[in-house]
Amino acid sequence: MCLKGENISFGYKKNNLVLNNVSISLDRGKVLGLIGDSGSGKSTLCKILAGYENNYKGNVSIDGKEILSKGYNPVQLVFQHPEKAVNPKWKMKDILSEGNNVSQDILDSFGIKKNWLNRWPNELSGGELQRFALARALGSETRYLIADEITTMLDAITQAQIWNTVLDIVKERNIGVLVVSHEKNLIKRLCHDIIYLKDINNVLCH
Ligand SMILES: Nc1ncnc2c1ncn2[C@@H]1O[C@H](COP(=O)(O)OP(=O)(O)OP(=O)(O)O)[C@@H](O)[C@H]1O
Repeated sequence: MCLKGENISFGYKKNNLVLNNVSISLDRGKVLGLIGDSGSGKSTLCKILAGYENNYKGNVSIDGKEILSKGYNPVQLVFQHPEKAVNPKWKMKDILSEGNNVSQDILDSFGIKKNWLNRWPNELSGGELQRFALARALGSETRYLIADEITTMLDAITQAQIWNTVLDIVKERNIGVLVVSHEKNLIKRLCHDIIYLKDINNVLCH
C-alpha cells in the first residue's frame, strides 16, 4: 500500500521544467522526509501527489489505483500558511465540516476547544488555525498526509506539540506522511527515511 509518483515531469511554463523525471514512493505507516534547495520543486511535487496539478507527465497512484477526480481524496495536503487554506468568511465549524468525518478524538488530541468552533479564522492564532487545518485533513478516509512546511512559522513548543499529535494519529491509523521542511533537525527527528530533491536534475536519492 503506497502513494507513488513515477517519472513525474512538470513545468509551470513550456520548456521550463521544475520537475524532471522524479519518482517517489510513500508507504502507509511511514514518515518520509523530503528536503531540497529553495525552488527545487518540493511544493510542486506535493501538489502533484495530492492531485492539485493535472498537467504533468508520469503517473501518480494511490494504493495501486489512479487518483479519482471525484469524492474524498485519501491524500491530504496541508500547507505552511493555514490562513490561505481556509475561507475567511466561514466560521471554524463550517471550515471543519469540509473534512471527512473528523472525529471528536482528533479535535481533542489537537487541543481544539469547543468555543473556537464559533470563531472566524482571523480570531485564531496561526498555531490554532494550523491545528484546524490538520484536523480537517485527518478525516476517517485519509490514508496519506503531505505536510509542506506545516510548522515553519510556529514557536518550538507549539511545533513539538503539533508534531507529537500528528505522529500519534498517523501511527494509530497507519497513515503515510510526507514531511517537507527546511529544518534538517526536525526532519531527522520525525522521519524513518529522508530523500533529497536536487535543484537542477531533480534526481531523488536516499
Ligand atoms: N504557480 C506558479 N507559477 C509559476 N511558477 C511557479 C509557481 N509555483 C512555483 N513556481 C516556480 O516553480 C519552482 C519550484 O517552486 P516550488 O514552490 O515547488 O519550490 P520549493 O522547493 O517548494 O521551494 P521553497 O523551499 O522555496 O518553498 C520555483 O522556481 C517557483 O518560482
